[in-house]
Amino acid sequence: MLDPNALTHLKSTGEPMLTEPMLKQINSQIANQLNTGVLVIDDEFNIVMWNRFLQVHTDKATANIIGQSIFTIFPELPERWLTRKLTSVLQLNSPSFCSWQQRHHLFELPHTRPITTDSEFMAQNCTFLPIETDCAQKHICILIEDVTDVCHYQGQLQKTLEELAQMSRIDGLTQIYNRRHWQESLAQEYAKSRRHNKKLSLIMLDLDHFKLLNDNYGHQCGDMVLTEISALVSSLLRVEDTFGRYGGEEFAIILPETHLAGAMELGQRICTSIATASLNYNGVAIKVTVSLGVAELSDDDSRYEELITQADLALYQAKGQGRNKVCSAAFVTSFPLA
Ligand SMILES: Nc1nc2c(ncn2[C@@H]2O[C@H](COP(=O)(O)OP(=O)(O)OP(=O)(O)O)[C@@H](O)[C@H]2O)c(=O)[nH]1
Repeated sequence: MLDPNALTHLKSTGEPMLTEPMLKQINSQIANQLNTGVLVIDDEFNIVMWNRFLQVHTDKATANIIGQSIFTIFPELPERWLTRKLTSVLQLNSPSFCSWQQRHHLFELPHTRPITTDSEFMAQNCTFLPIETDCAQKHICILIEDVTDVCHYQGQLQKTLEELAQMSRIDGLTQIYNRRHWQESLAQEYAKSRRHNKKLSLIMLDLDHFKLLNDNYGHQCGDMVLTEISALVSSLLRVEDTFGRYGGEEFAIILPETHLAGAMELGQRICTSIATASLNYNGVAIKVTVSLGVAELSDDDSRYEELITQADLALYQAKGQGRNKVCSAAFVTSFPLA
């Protein structure tokens, strides 16, 4: 420690305020109090000094590391990448930086946070500073900042944002896509199919006499049916297909790279699977059927909405023909007048 009396004496005699050894003492004390790793290496990447932070976190004795290559003491360092980085710091005589987002850590230092993190090592921001000294050799000071907390909370935030984004796409009852997301997907698939000249088909699906079911068994039973039917239809689709809840008891399926015959075949499979499914509500067997309208994008359609209209027309026809049926837009030209 500096003796305050010595300082007063120095002031009164007009001598320089602090001598070199005093400055060295101050610098060394500051470095050792820092909650940041300080590592100084020469231009051959041999360690010249480090601070207490690194001594504590590596559990190595200072005497054993001075004069050793940084790559010997820290064999985990990416040697080629770091050599290039350090060389450019020396050549350009300008600082460089490596954030935890680029590389979670350079030095394998255990973190000491009482939180669960994905890595057993401390997340780090590393700064590489060229150091001017009187001696001919150049030096680099590497500052290693512990950013484990930042990394952890950023990860949590990212996860929450992704969950929120997913929730905003999902229908709360049936857990399939909601109408907004489904329609956005259709707009994208429409653009893709036009660009790559690929087929695109659509199925609109509506539960038959659903009002009666609600009236007879109650809304909770209706909700259960919507959920079960959604799961059943999902199980019949390919991963590329997009299934969404279009309205109350109306659903819609986008079928990329699928022609009308293929979509009709799938529609028939869905219709039969639902009609033969055994649903059960509080011990009561529930029978449900659906009507389906199928349409394929034609060269004349200039907007994806026209495909919805075509599938809706076909669905209307399936309802008109007695329900529990699949109809194709190919044979429907317009809505019948009421
Ligand atoms: N339980 C439940 N019912 C719903 C939900 N959304 C819409 N509905 C009901 O679905 C019924 C739809 O009735 P309609 O449009 O007359 O159709 P429908 O009775 O199925 O008759 P068709 O379509 O002609 O076969 C209405 O009673 C709505 O209240 C929901 O989330 N849960």
